[in-house]
Amino acid sequence: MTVPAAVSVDCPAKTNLTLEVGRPRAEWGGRHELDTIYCAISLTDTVTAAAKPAGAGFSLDLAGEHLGDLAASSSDMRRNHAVLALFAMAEACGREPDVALSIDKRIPVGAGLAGGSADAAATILALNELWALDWPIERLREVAATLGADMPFCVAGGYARGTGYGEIIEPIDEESELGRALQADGYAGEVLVGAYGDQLSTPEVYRAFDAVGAGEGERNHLQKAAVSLHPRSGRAIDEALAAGARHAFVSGSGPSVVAFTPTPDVRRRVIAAWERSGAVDRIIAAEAPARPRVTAVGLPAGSVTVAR
Ligand SMILES: C[C@](O)(CO)[C@H](O)COP(=O)(O)OP(=O)(O)OC[C@H]1O[C@@H](n2ccc(N)nc2=O)[C@H](O)[C@@H]1O
Ligand SMILES: Nc1ncnc2c1ncn2[C@@H]1O[C@H](COP(=O)(O)OP(=O)(O)OP(=O)(O)O)[C@@H](O)[C@H]1O
Repeated sequence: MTVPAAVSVDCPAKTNLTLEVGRPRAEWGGRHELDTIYCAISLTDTVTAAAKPAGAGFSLDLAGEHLGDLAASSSDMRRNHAVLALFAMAEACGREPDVALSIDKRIPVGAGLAGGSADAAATILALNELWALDWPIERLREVAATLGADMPFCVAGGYARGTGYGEIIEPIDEESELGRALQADGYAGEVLVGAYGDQLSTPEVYRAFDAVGAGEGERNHLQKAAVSLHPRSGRAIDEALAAGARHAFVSGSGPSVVAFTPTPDVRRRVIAAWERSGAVDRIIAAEAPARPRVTAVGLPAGSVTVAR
């Protein structure tokens, strides 16, 4: 197997079509029991991993117009989720982390879109190729699960059910009965993401959930907590639904809002409503579902493989 000089991975953001939150578990470090349907959307970060000389150590370059708190000079590179994934993979396969990582960031930070988890999953997929490990998805998910609740899902994307604290993943094939039901229920095709300059801290939203509980009839049990901390998200949801969106909800722990728009006319109406009211700071168009895309660089053209 030819070893590529570098590997690039476009990794999708994550949203939750349902998010049932149970009680916190001490044995999980206080994380809550979850039963969720994850859906990856085609808003991606690109992570490129390139080999460095033995003993050179790792490096991280970060590019993007909306880096949130990652842009702060005080942001510790060693705590970046992509670097944590590099260290975890090096540990798991007994190699040194002599790798140059570069991240082209488009997923808003601290948005409820698992941007950090997507970068970690992309790094895991890239190293699987760069180091010619050829480990199966299940093995890659085991490494991801040691890093964060959302990461195992991000390794393969698509639709999946998550249980435990979110790390136990049962993929949902788009052709399966549940996959078809999700698509028939409008959870496929064009989505609009209402993004904000603000971030919400996931632990803070879970703490708020412990205080206020889930909203009546809301499929995302964290939505009421997220809206209590970031009211603009609630207005954006109401406006998207009034404009004809099939579904509109806070994405995960928020603050970003995801709206499924079934027709171009509804899409135009939601954009017009959000632009008129200023309920969101940025609008990003994407499609659902989506999967990571792995490209080995420095190999003959056409070496693209899609993670399954
Ligand atoms: C909100 C979701 O995005 C829904 O998919 C995830 O549950 C959050 O996943 P994540 O950001 O990867 O979460 P982690 O990095 O594992 O945990 C961050 C913090 O979120 C809270 N947390 C996370 C997951 C979970 N099932 N229960 C929790 O209470 C805990 O305070 C935890 O310390
Ligand atoms: N590569 C990364 N991309 C984004 N955030 C990162 C990254 N590495 C570390 N972080 C930190 O993780 C925190 C959460 O970022 P992230 O974008 O993953 O939040 P999120 O989308 O709300 O996550 P989730 O939906 O999983 O709760 C931020 O404060 C950020 O500083």
